[in-house]
Amino acid sequence: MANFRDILNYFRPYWKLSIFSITASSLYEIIDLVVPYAIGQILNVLSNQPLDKPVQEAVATLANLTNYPVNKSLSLTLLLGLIFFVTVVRAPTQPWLTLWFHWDIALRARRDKTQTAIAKILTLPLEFYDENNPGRIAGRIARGLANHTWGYPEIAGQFIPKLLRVLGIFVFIAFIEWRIAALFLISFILILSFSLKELQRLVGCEMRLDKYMENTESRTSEIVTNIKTVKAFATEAKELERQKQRLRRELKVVDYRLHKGYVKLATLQKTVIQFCVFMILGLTLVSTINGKISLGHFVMTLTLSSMAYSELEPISNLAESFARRYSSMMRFHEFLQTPSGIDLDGLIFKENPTEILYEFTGKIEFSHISFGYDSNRQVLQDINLLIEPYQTVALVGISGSGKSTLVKLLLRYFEPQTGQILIDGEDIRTLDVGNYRRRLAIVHQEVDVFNGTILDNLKYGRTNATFEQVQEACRIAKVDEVVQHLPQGYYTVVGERGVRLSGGQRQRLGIARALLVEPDILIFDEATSSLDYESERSIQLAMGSIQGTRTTIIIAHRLTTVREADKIVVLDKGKIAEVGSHAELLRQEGIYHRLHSLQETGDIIV
Ligand SMILES: Nc1ncnc2c1ncn2[C@@H]1O[C@H](COP(=O)(O)OP(=O)(O)OP(=O)(O)O)[C@@H](O)[C@H]1O
Repeated sequence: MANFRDILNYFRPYWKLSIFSITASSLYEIIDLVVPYAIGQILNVLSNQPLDKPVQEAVATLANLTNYPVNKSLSLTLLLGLIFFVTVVRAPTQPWLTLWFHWDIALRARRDKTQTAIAKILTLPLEFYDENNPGRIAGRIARGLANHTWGYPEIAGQFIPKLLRVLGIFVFIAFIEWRIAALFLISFILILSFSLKELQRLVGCEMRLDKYMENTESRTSEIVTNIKTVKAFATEAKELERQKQRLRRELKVVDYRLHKGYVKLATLQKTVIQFCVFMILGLTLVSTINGKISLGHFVMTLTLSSMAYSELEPISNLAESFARRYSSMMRFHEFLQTPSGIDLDGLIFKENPTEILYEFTGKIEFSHISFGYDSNRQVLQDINLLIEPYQTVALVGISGSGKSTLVKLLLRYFEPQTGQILIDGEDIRTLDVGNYRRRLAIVHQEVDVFNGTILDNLKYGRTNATFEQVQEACRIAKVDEVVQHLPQGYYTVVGERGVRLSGGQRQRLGIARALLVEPDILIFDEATSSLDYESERSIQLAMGSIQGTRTTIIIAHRLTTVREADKIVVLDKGKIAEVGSHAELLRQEGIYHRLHSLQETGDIIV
């Protein structure tokens, strides 16, 4: 669970600079108090009342230094000089010693924490992405970072210095008349403690609002991702209505709970403040009439106390703004604290990330593997399977039988609950996950294409590959046939704004990309969508040329593609039901035979 300390830790790397800039800002705020003090003393000079002792001494010192007699002009010169110094001379230095550093810290922290968030995105386990969609994650990160960035200058540059300024005013007034200072202090503590209590309640509401906003954003992102389905089913009106309901719910929280809460708070603060200002006026007037304080002190006390009370409004506005930001900040830290599982940060902060540590022959042994995504339901049960080096093994079975899950365990996306997977006799859990995964390559059903050229996409896993190596991989995967029809060949831009590739072309690109990294084990998750005959045929040819060059695992949906496999493994309800070659399994007349017959008649795609 994230807490306030996480916000402090966010800015911890800059603590020295932070203390310096907060101190500078506070000093500037306190130095400002010299002005009403000097004006009070000027009033005393003009009305022939005695000056305060320290001012008298300063005037005497100035007279000594300049050989001028102590008189009204000298006193006024000194006091005006003081005002000039704390206003005009101070002005050009203040923004550089305060504003500059506050924003510098906020922006630097933003850069660093954006990096941390990206590193987190890269190292979170896949299951996190099963539960959270891109819109939700992006929204949470963006709002968290923005609120830290905007919140820091408010707190460091305004809230703390203003509080210290109020404290300075209290000290000033206490020197003049302790009764006024006591009233001032009591009213201040009352207002602040009431405001803080109310704000605490409002933070709870803000948290709820933040969750609602995340849900809306998440659905909007889903609509964008699944826009084809939305249009195909003509559910635009339904989606809009659902989002409207969410937005209405958000407004209800914002308007009726939050906004009302803030307005109530402001009303109370204003009333109490005005009452206190009036009380101080009365008390100061009585003290002046009784001769306890001079006319100058009367003006100064009134000016200072109205300065202090006028600071209360910005102080409570800043506290309110922090309360509004707090929940987004917390949700950002909760995201950063999500456990990374085995995909530790070490995976991305390697000194030499392309270094190849392992080379395998490709012998894989699944030994008594059992696994379930949640503890109540086993997806794989006691799997025992030996894959020899350079063998091509096909995993078949009806949808949901556990084929992809077995591969996910091999890739270490998940850990089996029991059993172990050995590669060349070594338990894969003992290997460095990044270096291990680099020796495997997978071609997914839906091949991801990044926005860039075909060449960039091909070299994604091995950026230093030569053009000849790329061409060789493309020849095997039959990508060369695709490329020669593209306007700029390998330099044609694909992805967001470029050429659209068909399902078959993407798969071939995926195979070439995988081959280019020269993996010891190649995994091919065959597309379930029906590819056109030519694409299917060229992928089969590509697979044929790879056979025997490395260990290959095919998650097969079309049984025509697995006839040539050295071994066919039939999974049924998470268990291995049959193992053998195409001919052997047909002879057994079991599940494989049945699936084969159904596919022959075109009734089923597994
Ligand atoms: N991330 C997940 N969280 C929870 N359950 C999951 C997850 N992924 C898969 N499953 C469940 O595990 C079971 C096996 O799924 P798996 O994807 O391994 O089957 P498959 O044989 O590869 O299916 P298909 O041929 O449709 O891809 C299914 O019942 C599925 O609902």
